[in-house]
Amino acid sequence: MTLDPALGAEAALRARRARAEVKRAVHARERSALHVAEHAWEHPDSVEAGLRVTELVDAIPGIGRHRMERVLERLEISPRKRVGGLGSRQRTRLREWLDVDPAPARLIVLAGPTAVGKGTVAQHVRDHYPWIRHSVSWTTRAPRPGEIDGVHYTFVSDAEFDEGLSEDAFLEWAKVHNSHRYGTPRAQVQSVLDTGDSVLLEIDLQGARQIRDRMPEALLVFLAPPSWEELVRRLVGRGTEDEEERSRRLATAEVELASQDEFDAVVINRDVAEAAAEVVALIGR
Ligand SMILES: Nc1ncnc2c1ncn2[C@@H]1O[C@H](COP(=O)(O)OP(=O)(O)OP(=O)(O)O)[C@@H](O)[C@H]1O
Ligand SMILES: Nc1nc2c(ncn2[C@@H]2O[C@H](COP(=O)(O)O)[C@@H](O)[C@H]2O)c(=O)[nH]1
Repeated sequence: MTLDPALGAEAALRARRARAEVKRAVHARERSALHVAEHAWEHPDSVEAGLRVTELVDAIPGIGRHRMERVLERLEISPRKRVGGLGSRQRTRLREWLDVDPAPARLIVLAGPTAVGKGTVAQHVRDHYPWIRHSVSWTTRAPRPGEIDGVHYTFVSDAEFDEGLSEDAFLEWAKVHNSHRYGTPRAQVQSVLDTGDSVLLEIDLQGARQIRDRMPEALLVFLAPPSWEELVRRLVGRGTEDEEERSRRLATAEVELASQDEFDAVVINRDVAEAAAEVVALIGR
């Protein structure tokens, strides 16, 4: 007997629509992903069993693509697998993971005194934990050698920063070290959080306080130096500021070091990789 290809195509279309409906229901929280998985395992011929694991996990609200990939890697499940085709150990691991409410996307603030290593630690997070996204701040200061517009900062004029302020474009902003203005673009951060990925902001104490007041659910991390002497050594060793600017920054640093209690956690930056790992562990995803 030969199958009518038109009938085969119709059945495939019906199955795709049915799978799309299951994904919609999970995304709308009408069905839990765990319920869908259990149904798939009880009914091997069901629509649920035909869902790819990626489709199921991706449908969970706020999960984000990066996190989904990471979770499947940790559960040792190939992204090509269908829910109904998982082995018993994979089912157990997926069931256990789905049974725990997945952590929501978070806004993480990394603050601390000048030259403590915020930029260095943030760069290490960028290089080694790519699922954590970063915000590109606006600044009115001039680029340093090697800094790229749109990558390290969005470099703007005073007039452009004023325009941003008048449009309420900043989640927070501050005049740092009494010289230039810096601000976190609100729309950029919100759009990343909406995809389900966490965002790390590397900002000063004034900005951290604004975030704490406006978004109490944010995680505030204070990066501290191993000692005052080491902080001065790092600032001098970096060689990017003249003597006058260094004194100004160290005066701010004294005030900032006294603010550690306002933060959710303090991480001491002795070693860059260890400090970055500690920050990521605090995020918990
Ligand atoms: N754990 C560490 N051990 C030794 N040196 C470090 C460590 N972390 C950072 N540094 C060095 O300290 C200097 C200052 O680091 P960085 O520029 O990242 O500080 P920052 O906190 O971002 O400063 P600012 O707030 O002034 O922009 C750099 O030369 C960097 O290489
Ligand atoms: N409040 C904010 N502070 C910010 C922001 N982006 C950076 N910063 C902080 O400014 C100082 C100086 O930075 P530098 O690159 O000129 O050395 C440093 O402490 C940064 O953390 C921001 O958007 N808001």
